[in-house]
Amino acid sequence: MVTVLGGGVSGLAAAHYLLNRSLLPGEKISLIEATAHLGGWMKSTRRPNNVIYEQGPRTIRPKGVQGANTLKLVEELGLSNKVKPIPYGHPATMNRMIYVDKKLHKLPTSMFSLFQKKEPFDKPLVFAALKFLTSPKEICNDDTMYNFVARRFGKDIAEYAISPLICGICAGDAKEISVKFLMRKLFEAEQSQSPMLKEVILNLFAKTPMKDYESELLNKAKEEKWNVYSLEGGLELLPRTLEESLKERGVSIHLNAPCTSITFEGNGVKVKTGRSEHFSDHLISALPALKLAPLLHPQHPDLSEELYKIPFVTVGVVNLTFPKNVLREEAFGFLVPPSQKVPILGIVYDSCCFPSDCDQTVLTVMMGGRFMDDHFGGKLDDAVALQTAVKYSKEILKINDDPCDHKVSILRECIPQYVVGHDKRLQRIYKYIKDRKIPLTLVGCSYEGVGVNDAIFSSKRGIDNIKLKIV
Ligand SMILES: Cc1cc2nc3c(=O)[nH]c(=O)nc-3n(C[C@H](O)[C@H](O)[C@H](O)COP(=O)(O)OP(=O)(O)OC[C@H]3O[C@@H](n4cnc5c(N)ncnc54)[C@H](O)[C@@H]3O)c2cc1C
Ligand SMILES: C=Cc1c2[nH]c(c1C)Cc1[nH]c(c(CCC(=O)O)c1C)Cc1[nH]c(c(C)c1CCC(=O)O)Cc1[nH]c(c(C)c1C=C)C2
Repeated sequence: MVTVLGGGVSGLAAAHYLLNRSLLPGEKISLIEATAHLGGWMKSTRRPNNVIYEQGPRTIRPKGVQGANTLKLVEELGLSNKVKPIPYGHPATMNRMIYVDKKLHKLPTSMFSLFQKKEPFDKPLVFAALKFLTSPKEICNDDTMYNFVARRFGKDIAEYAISPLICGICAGDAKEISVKFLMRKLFEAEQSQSPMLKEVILNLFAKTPMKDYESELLNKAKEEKWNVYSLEGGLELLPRTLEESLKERGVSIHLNAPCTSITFEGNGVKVKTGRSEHFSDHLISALPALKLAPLLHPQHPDLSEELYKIPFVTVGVVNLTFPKNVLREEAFGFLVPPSQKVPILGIVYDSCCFPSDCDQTVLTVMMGGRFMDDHFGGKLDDAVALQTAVKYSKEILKINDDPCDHKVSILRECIPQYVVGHDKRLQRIYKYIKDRKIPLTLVGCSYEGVGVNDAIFSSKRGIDNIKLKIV
């Protein structure tokens, strides 16, 4: 028997991979979810006029092993014809902007633009590349994204490119997030003894073997040069289809069943919810680290402490519809560097990414994250979020109309922050579990990547590494 804790996309994917490896028949897998809804943060709502609001993730990248793995899952679930790709060259892939000094600026997307001086940067960006290759190294175990980039590329790149990028991926502060979150290879090249240039070139051309992750859909994505994609009706179709498939294959799914205790006993594990008890040989936790921590505390306080130290932030998400086309420029959206002291993190132009039949403008405004206290004193409620979203979208995008529809979601503690020291913490966590032979596998977005691809890939790897004696 195996128990999977958490019915977000990583828990659902873990159960799918367990079945695929034929380790167990469906009847021997229990999936336990606290809420009435599977999919975790993946939530898509259809509004009047067929507008789709994404409350959580909206696009997935097909790139890399993780991207290929998700495409393979999408194909296995029979969803290939539901994919809505955005190819390279589409305005939503070319135009990513930042809001600085009360103006929107396009981030460079072509080689040519690297040689031009563009506001708000004080030199053409090619100078940053030269600085990168010639700056002296600083030996350390880890560093913040901001320090590393300021040191090797220049302060304005750290301020206007990296700080907003970190907001646009984890709603975090580049002055706290580990350089290994996005630039592990560059950082390791800096720290190694060999000359920087050689290391960088070797790293750029190093390819991860893709043999196990090939699919027709991956070939199509390559041929058609997809940059990102969604699914018809929104990304929630992925967890919905996983749910149906798992039910068909016999997995017992327990909804409204928050896990209240975990006890490892003998060679197995006992999981209690308010209503039931589940005994199994192995436990897969697809819970956010902060939710798993208290459950492990009674038996494993040190492990629990390490898990608690992975911080999470809350994000306010406001979906807005304006009755006509009110955008002056097509783009993916824009991000706001924290230095601008504007109380939003950024706005996604959903109706540019995925146009609908009617001439409406759909936007998603995000706010809070690591900067929640600075702007909202920790008191962001629906009314404040809506008011902030309407005020700043109208002001920045120079919109005169009022929105004709909206939805507000305050996503409490939704994104983990991989702060300096995160990778050492992970090593200690994995070692603790391995040394004590605890029948526990950790999957989900708390550990080795915060995106949908990473969450699903963590489940694939976690299940590949389980050695179950029982069938
Ligand atoms: C605003 C926002 C925008 C995002 N945008 C993107 C994007 O564009 N692209 C992208 O790739 N990624 C994006 N992400 C990240 C993506 O949403 C996550 O990577 C992914 O949803 C994580 O899934 P998960 O299963 O690991 O965790 P979760 O979705 O957090 O699932 C965990 C599950 O565990 C359940 N649970 C909690 N406690 C218990 C308990 N005690 N007992 C039982 N069950 C419990 C929860 O109810 C939940 O269903 C975004 C995230 C947010 C918040
Ligand atoms: C402003 C807040 C946020 C926006 N999106 C997210 C937050 C917190 C969350 C998020 N966005 C992406 C990922 C996945 C990363 C991955 O590993 O694939 C997550 C967790 C995708 C993404 N969105 C933007 C970028 C640059 C990326 C990275 C990958 C890619 O190139 O697609 C840009 C962006 N995000 C937001 C806005 C307003 C924005 C604007 C340009 C919202």
